[in-house]
Amino acid sequence: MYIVHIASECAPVIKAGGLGDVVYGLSRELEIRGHCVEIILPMYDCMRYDQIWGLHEAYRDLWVPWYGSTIHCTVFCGWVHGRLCFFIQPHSGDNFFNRGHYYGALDDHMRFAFFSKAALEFLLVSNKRPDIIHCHDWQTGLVPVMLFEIYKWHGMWNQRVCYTIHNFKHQGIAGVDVLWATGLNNEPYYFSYDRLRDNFNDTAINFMKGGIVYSNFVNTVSPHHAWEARYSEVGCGLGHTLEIHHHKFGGILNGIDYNIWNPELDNYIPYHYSVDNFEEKAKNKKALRERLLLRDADKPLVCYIGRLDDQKGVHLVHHSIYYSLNRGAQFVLLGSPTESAIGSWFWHEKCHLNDNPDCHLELGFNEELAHLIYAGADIIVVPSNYEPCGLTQMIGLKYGTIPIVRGVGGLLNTVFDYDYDELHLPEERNGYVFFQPDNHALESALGRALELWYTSPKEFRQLAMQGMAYDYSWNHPGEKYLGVYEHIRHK
Ligand SMILES: Nc1ncnc2c1ncn2[C@@H]1O[C@H](COP(=O)(O)OP(=O)(O)O[C@H]2O[C@H](CO)[C@@H](O)[C@H](O)[C@H]2O)[C@@H](O)[C@H]1O
Repeated sequence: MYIVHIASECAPVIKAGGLGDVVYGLSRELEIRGHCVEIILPMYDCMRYDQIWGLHEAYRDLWVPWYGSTIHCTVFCGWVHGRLCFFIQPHSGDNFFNRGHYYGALDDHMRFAFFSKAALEFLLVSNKRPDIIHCHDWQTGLVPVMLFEIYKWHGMWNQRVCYTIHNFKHQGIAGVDVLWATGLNNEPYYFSYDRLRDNFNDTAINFMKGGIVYSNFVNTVSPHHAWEARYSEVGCGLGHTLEIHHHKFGGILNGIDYNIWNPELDNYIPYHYSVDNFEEKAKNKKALRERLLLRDADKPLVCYIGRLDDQKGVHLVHHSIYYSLNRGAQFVLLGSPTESAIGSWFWHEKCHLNDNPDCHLELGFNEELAHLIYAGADIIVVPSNYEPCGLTQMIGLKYGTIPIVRGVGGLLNTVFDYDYDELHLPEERNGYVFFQPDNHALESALGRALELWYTSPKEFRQLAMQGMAYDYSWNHPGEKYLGVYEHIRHK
């Protein structure tokens, strides 16, 4: 099959969070299985150019229709760790992708509507006719709308779209001017409730809703979150739309790329290890302490890695720092704040804890340090308010770092409580789960993990190794996506 991903991220060249990991990891898996995969991305000024090999001009004069006129673009092409990627660079005063950041501009809806249009225009004029176009999140929600309303009539008859929602919180809410910009000129037709009109804001269109309505298959990234999105508030107002389109909606659990996230191969960690030489993990803990100037003592080390966003349960992340320190443990946080208020809060905490030899807060994005923390920590906390899938608990498991998670979304599908899980045998359990979003609940789970570390180190080690035995690679999810592609291809 010929598959084209259209996305706003692909790790490691463009990565703000888990979306980048998924686009890269799934593409690699599909290629290993013999399919032809290409990835279309925006050409951001701030992406990691050092991660692209053989970058060259692939299509010089791409003229993209925009507001009844056109914007001139150049398409570049290069390999990102073996994946063939096309980067769209517009030349216009809007400077859509020259902002020094990936997201967070006031005109994000215009930037990504343009990107979606340009990606389709590129496929059209370069005569690329993939069997499957796979789109991700709100940024590319308009791709299936424009494909089936415009590009289909220009010869793209046979393309089918799989649309993956990684986060319902950001949906791409915009004014109707986007319709005029993108050539979806029939406003009364598109601005109706069964197409793009937002379910709750009746003056706005919703990109993600468009993606759901028009795609041939829609999924989110775990079975439990697919259920939550339909039946609870985490669908963020799209539950009814999902209900209407339930026949083409499902949940497919993410994988992680064991070529990148693997303590046996990881180039960013000083000591490689597996279940066969698990004692080497302790050397990474020492290296992490040295790197962050933490005291070298006989203490458990708890970590958090992720965006610092309301989604991630920041109040519980904050509480887990102080709870761990009070219980005699060390704590390392690597977090990228997504809002200035959260950023200021954690900067304040960082200054406050600056001289504490048992704690280090690192604010910002640091891929290399993330690998060392996964390898060096004993416990990772993921106390999310909601979590479509969650990759950090799966990476933690692979590195023998026991996850403490809140029982929501994909966390519930991947972590099984050591003491209380009734669906798994004791030797199949791999972490600790709590349910209520409060300090007491977090303490009940983190407290049990720390207790095990202090009182039964052998059992703790055994639990960590049980986690390492899980297969959360792209093998199963890859098979599932291929099943979906085959299914929609013949419709
Ligand atoms: N400051 C930092 N420095 C270095 N690395 C950092 C970092 N912050 C995060 N990362 C890395 O980014 C990834 C984050 O994975 P998450 O599952 O938490 O994704 P996120 O919530 O962004 O994405 C959404 O999409 C993914 C993919 O579908 C879903 O798993 C998830 O539930 C959904 O919210 C991990 O690889 C992590 O190591």
